[in-house]
Amino acid sequence: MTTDAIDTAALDRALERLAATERLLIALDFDGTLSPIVPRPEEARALPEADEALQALVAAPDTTVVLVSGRSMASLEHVSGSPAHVLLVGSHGAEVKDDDGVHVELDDDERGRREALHRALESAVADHDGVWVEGKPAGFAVHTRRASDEAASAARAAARSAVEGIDGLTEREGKGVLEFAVKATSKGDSLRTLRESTGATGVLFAGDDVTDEDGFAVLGEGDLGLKVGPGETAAAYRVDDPAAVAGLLARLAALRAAR
Ligand SMILES: O=P(O)(O)OC[C@H]1O[C@H](O[C@H]2O[C@H](CO)[C@@H](O)[C@H](O)[C@H]2O)[C@H](O)[C@@H](O)[C@@H]1O
Repeated sequence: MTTDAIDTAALDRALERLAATERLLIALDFDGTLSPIVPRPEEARALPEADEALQALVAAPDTTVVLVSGRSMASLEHVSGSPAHVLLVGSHGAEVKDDDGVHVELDDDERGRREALHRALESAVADHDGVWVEGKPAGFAVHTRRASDEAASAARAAARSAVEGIDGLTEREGKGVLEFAVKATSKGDSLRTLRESTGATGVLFAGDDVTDEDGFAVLGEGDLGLKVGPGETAAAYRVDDPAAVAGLLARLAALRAAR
C-alpha cells in the first residue's frame, strides 16, 4: 500500500467487524501514533483525546490495551504516564512490564556487546552537531532530528562504520533516529506473544514508522492494521495523524461498549 486516498467508509466497516470480535487486543505504537512527533523525545505526550479513548477501551469488556514502543520502558512510562490497566512493552519488545515488574534479560555476552556498542557510538557521533545518543537497556539510539541533513547523514555513516566489528546487532532506522540493539526482538514478536497470552481473536495494531511494519507483517484475517501518515506499508488501512487515531479509538470504544 502506498499513499492512496483514505477510504473512511471501508475503515469504519473494518472497525465494526473488529469491535464484534470475542477477545480484542489493541496494540498501539506511541510516537507519531498517539503522540505527535516533537524535537525532544522527553516532551512527547499522547493527545488528551487519545488518553481519554484508551481509558474508555480498557473499561470495555474482553479488551486488552497495550502500548508497543521502541522507547525504553523508563522513557515510555515517563511520556505515557503509565495509564491505568494499559500494558507496556518497550525497546521494540525487549522490555515487558507485567504484574511482577519490568523484565529485560541480557546474558554476559549481550552485556559485553552493549558496552562495546556504547563506546563505539559515543565516539562516532561526538563531532556531529545536534546528534546525541539515547541509552536503552538492550542497545542505543542515535538521534539526528536536531542536526542538519548533512550532519545527520554523516553521523549515520560514522555510527554504522563504528559498529561494524560488533557481532549480532539488530539495526533499525526510524524518523530521525538510527538504533542498534544487542537483542533481536521486534514489534512482530511482541504481537505474536501478546495474541497468545491474551487469547485475542482480533487485533488492532497502529503505527507510523518503518519499525511498525514488523507488527503489520504478523496480522491476519480478522485483524486491523492501521498506518498513520504517509509512506509504504503492509497495513490495510491508513489515517493521516494522531488526531485521527484518537478519533478512531474513541469510535472503537463506543462500538465495543455497545456490543
Ligand atoms: O515505537 P515508538 O513508540 O514510535 O518509538 C520510536 C522512537 O520514539 C522516540 O523517537 C521518535 O519520537 C521523538 C519524539 O517525537 C522524535 O524526536 C524522534 O525523532 C523520533 O524518532 C524515541 O526517542 C526513540 O527511542 C524510539 O525508538
